[in-house]
Amino acid sequence: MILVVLDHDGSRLRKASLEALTRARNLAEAFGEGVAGVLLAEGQAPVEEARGYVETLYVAELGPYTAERWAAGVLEAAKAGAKAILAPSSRQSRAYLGRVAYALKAGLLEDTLESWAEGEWVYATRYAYLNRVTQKVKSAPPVVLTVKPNTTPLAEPLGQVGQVVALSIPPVPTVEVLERVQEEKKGVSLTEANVVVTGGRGMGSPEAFKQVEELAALLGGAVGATRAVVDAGWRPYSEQVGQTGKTVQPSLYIALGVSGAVQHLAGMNKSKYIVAVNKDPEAPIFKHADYGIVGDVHQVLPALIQAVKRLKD
Ligand SMILES: Cc1cc2nc3c(=O)[nH]c(=O)nc-3n(C[C@H](O)[C@H](O)[C@H](O)COP(=O)(O)OP(=O)(O)OC[C@H]3O[C@@H](n4cnc5c(N)ncnc54)[C@H](O)[C@@H]3O)c2cc1C
Repeated sequence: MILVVLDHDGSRLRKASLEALTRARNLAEAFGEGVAGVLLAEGQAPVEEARGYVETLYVAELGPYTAERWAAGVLEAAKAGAKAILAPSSRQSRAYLGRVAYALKAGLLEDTLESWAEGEWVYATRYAYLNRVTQKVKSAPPVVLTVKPNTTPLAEPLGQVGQVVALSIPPVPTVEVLERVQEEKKGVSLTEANVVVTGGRGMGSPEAFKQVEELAALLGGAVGATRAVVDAGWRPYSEQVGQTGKTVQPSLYIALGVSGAVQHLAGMNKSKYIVAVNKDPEAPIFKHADYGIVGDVHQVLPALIQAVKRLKD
């Protein structure tokens, strides 16, 4: 069996889960195995949607998240004999899958860009050494592997529904959650957004990002930033796009005052349409843009905002 941990928000599977499913199906085909899913739930979970993608769906109601509980849920589902366990890369999966790999004496391939089977081995590529090099690695099953979001095509439903198996997980008494204060969510998530509006150093100041936020909100998208901007403290790291930030794959990527360094391109060059605004006609970003505007972002951005407002009225 190839087991996929299906990440969700309580009502829908996250896009990254559909990427992990595609990777799982590729391994399952190579190894002649079936694909099972596991939903780890604090309450509601999208059982009906999830069973459309797998032959067997394990569901574990676990209460408030702790890495220990989530690891116990995955280990229970893996008892049927998992050759590989896949999950979307996230802070949470980083915390609980290390425990799973240790318990199973399995290889741990984290944040992989690609993965495939050759003979009895599972191969993957991933960034290493603070993302300065790309590594090709291999591990014999059992393997625990996480999938970097926006690296893989999304799986389609199977056209039939899988069997649902409810797991009962004994209490894990190590860590108890006493209180939880959740960060207020603003707009759509960067990795799932269909439109991303990114500001670079060319925006000139943190204040100028008000207009980046305005354009993103008008287009129903998310705000991105380059590393130069994050390092300057203008925007949070959670918005960084690129090799050491997030990988995004929206339909529309608008780059404002972004030079187009290779490390930035690594996180956004799979976007369907790239629009770049830069005052330097020689800026490398224009080589990758479908539409380019040579101009001062402080003049072009307000004009773009007005144009979108007019279209929406
Ligand atoms: C190991 C490593 C990992 C890295 N990871 C990342 C990463 O994940 N993400 C990332 O983004 N970078 C990353 N970098 C940094 C990367 O190399 C670049 O330094 C960075 O992307 C540059 O950001 P920028 O385009 O905002 O700034 P700059 O390169 O300074 O470009 C600013 C651009 O704005 C234009 N401009 C200036 N004023 C205006 C104006 N008024 N109107 C219009 N245009 C204007 C300029 O012509 C210029 O092209 C990494 C580097 C290393 C070494």
